[in-house]
Amino acid sequence: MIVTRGLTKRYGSVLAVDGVDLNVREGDRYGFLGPNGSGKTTLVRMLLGLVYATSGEIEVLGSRMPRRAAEVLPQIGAMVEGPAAYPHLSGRRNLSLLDASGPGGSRRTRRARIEEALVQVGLSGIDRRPVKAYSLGMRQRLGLAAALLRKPRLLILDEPTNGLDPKGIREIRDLLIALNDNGTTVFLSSHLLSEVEQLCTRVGIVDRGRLVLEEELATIRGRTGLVLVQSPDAADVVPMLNGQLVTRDGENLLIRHGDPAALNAMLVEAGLRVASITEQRRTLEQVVLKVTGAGSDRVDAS
Ligand SMILES: Nc1ncnc2c1ncn2[C@@H]1O[C@H](COP(=O)(O)OP(=O)(O)OP(=O)(O)O)[C@@H](O)[C@H]1O
Repeated sequence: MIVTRGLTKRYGSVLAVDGVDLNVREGDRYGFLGPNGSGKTTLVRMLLGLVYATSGEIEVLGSRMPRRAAEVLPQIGAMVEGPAAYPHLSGRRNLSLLDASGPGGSRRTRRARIEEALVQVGLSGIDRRPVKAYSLGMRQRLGLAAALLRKPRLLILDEPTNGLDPKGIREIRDLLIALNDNGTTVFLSSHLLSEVEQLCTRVGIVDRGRLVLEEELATIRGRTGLVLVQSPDAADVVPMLNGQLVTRDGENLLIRHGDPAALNAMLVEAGLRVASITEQRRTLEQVVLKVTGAGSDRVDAS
């Protein structure tokens, strides 16, 4: 759906995007994750033909960008940082103008499509107030509605939950999952680990312009080989562990073991009570911290 090869963008001496090979597949919910200033917005803008690459290639929906922008852009829905709207016009009027300005949106179905998009993003009740009176979260929802107007095959969203409260973030996440279930590929950039971890199926991690990891989330969150057991009989459990105990904190035992079910069966068979048993998986945070350096917005004394 999105393929880049050696994609590079230089602003003077700043290498904003550095030789990125991205591969977003059909059906992915792809999280493009990186600290502030790591080049996410620049890359998203290049995908959409809003910024020209210094070098490298981009294919979106199988066509070269920006050369085939006229053919590609009507098939995708996009929202880049700070969605633009005419501030003195209402949300509906903005969507109507936007719809009228692009190809492919029939005038006959315009009103119905606008209403559907507004319902999807939770703005169906908006009145005639101008967009300048909207909260940041409402603007963000309006931007998303604009991206959804043409029922796109691919959604490209730059920090889509910026300015939303936790409930709003949850609503947008549920919406993106529902759209994806119906066949829309979702690519979003974010600096929020939790957002990506809860929404995405695949993750690309960018650090100082370079793609340092691209992987299925399920693989990233792989097993650690550790099992956390909580047992009121912890003292009696310890001698049974053949040195596999890593740490003990009261009733909580961290045990090196590859098979939690077998461990559980062994303890229960020995008459020891197991209050809970959990296989430890790597968190996305652990992986990100391992593959990225200090954020570029850090300013340390040298
Ligand atoms: N138009 C520009 N002119 C010069 N430098 C730029 C320009 N746009 C971005 N940069 C620089 O390129 C680097 C990457 O910026 P970019 O906005 O793409 O990062 P980002 O990951 O989207 O960050 P954020 O999450 O803060 O938006 C930064 O060092 C930034 O200062």
